[in-house]
Amino acid sequence: MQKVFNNCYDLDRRCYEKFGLTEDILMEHAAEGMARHIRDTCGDKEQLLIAAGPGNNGADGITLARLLHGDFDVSLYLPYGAKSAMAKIQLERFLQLGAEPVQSPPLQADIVVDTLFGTGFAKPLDTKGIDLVDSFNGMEAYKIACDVPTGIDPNGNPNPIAFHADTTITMGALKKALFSDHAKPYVGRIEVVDLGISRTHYEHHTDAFLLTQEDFTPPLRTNAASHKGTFGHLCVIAGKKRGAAVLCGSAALRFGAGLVTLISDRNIDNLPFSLMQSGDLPDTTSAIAMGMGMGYDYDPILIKTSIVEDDIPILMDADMCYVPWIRTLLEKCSKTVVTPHPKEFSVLLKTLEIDNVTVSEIQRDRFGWAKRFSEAYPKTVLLLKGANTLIAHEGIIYINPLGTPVLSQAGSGDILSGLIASLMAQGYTPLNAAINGSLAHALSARRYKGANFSATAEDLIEEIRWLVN
Ligand SMILES: NC(=O)C1=CN([C@@H]2O[C@H](COP(=O)(O)OP(=O)(O)OC[C@H]3O[C@@H](n4cnc5c(N)ncnc54)[C@H](OP(=O)(O)O)[C@@H]3O)[C@@H](O)[C@H]2O)[C@@H](O)CC1
Ligand SMILES: [K+]
Repeated sequence: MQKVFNNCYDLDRRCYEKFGLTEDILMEHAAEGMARHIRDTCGDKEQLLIAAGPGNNGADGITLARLLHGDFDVSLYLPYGAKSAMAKIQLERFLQLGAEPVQSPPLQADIVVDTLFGTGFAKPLDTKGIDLVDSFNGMEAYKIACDVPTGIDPNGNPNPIAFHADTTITMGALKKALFSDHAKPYVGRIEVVDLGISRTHYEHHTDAFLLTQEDFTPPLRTNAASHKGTFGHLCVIAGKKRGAAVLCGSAALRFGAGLVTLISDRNIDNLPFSLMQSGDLPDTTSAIAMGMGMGYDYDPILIKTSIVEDDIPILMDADMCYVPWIRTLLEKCSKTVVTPHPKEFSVLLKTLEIDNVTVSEIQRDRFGWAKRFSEAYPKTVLLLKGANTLIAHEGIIYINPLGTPVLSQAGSGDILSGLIASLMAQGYTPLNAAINGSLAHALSARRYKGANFSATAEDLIEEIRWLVN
């Protein structure tokens, strides 16, 4: 897990005060990090265009121009001049080389480094900025963004357009803006550069963490004296669209639940032999999944009562966001996970009378809305689906950036529910179940070898088999 911050201003200040480092030292390391990346990735003498803005993001770029001048064919372009104190100092140092900034950017370059605006990007790009970013995006070059791609605002939204980076080299620590759904197509690969001290010392308290593959803890079976009851009994409520419950149950079984029963008041035909069915909740139930294909008018009164009385761990997806009695379950049960996509989340916020917001308002501030929900329902784990899935619990947000377009597929959400509920049935805490289910989902998609448009829900369930190989 890596820490993620709103921005690094407080961390930079702490560096000056606690470690006696100066802005100049930090900036030299920031630029040296970019120079190292360029020397390691690109050949000598290549044409390098550095577009530098008026503030300290631009100052990083001017510093980079000094570091690489002589080894690369450097064009430093300053469309807004150099305004911050550090930008002026760095420009003075650059001029001491006998070099000059160019008056207009070259039409082509091998490498384009965007150091126009970083964390101080505070208003929409003007026409000059839009045209510039647009022309860089159209160039066939290796594109590097310094700290944050220009145009990405502090909430991670392109305003109104943004630099399309192959690599973002971000300074000191990861920033939330890089992990919004809207920023995902712009940031490319993300690298963090240390600023004169290691991240361990640089980073401080935060409320957000980035999940990595190393965080995945699958339900490996280590007890040789086990039986099927050792690994829990998941019950999936099968409502109107039974296929959704079947996919959920099949994924749960594949991910290690010892027993999976579909609960229905009618017989379900053609059920896979490994899934059981029942009209009532068995006594051995160790977790419940409900909402997938359930319908909005389904009201399993007896099941609701048992869930609350026995405090059974429960995962709620899809249609559960529409039913007012979700509130009772969220308030009375201690182990709950909800897994809405943005539209369902908008409905859920309304159902719970938290707020009335549109899907696009949610997408423009996913971190903010996830945190608001989590503070209103601290016992519940929220998993907000998206290009970068957010998992929120007690005001802390965990980001899963590993999802791919392979997952944009019918049935994918039912599988995710099955993976999480499977782990809940096996005794994982709701938070660990959400984290590991979400990682398993993304890692299965990454394992899939077919064309990225071709995976079916069954293909994804198949990939779960190989997750630890
Ligand atoms: N502090 C440190 O120790 C370290 C800092 N580091 C680096 O500093 C960066 C942050 O620097 P920063 O705070 O100067 O902000 P930055 O992104 O350069 O923008 C501010 C300037 O842009 C202007 N401006 C803003 N939006 C605009 C727009 N739409 N259109 C036009 N103008 C616009 C704004 O003008 P103003 O709004 O003030 O009129 C101001 O002049 C950070 O991302 C990292 O790269 C690293 O080197 C590590 C050490
Ligand atoms: K930038």
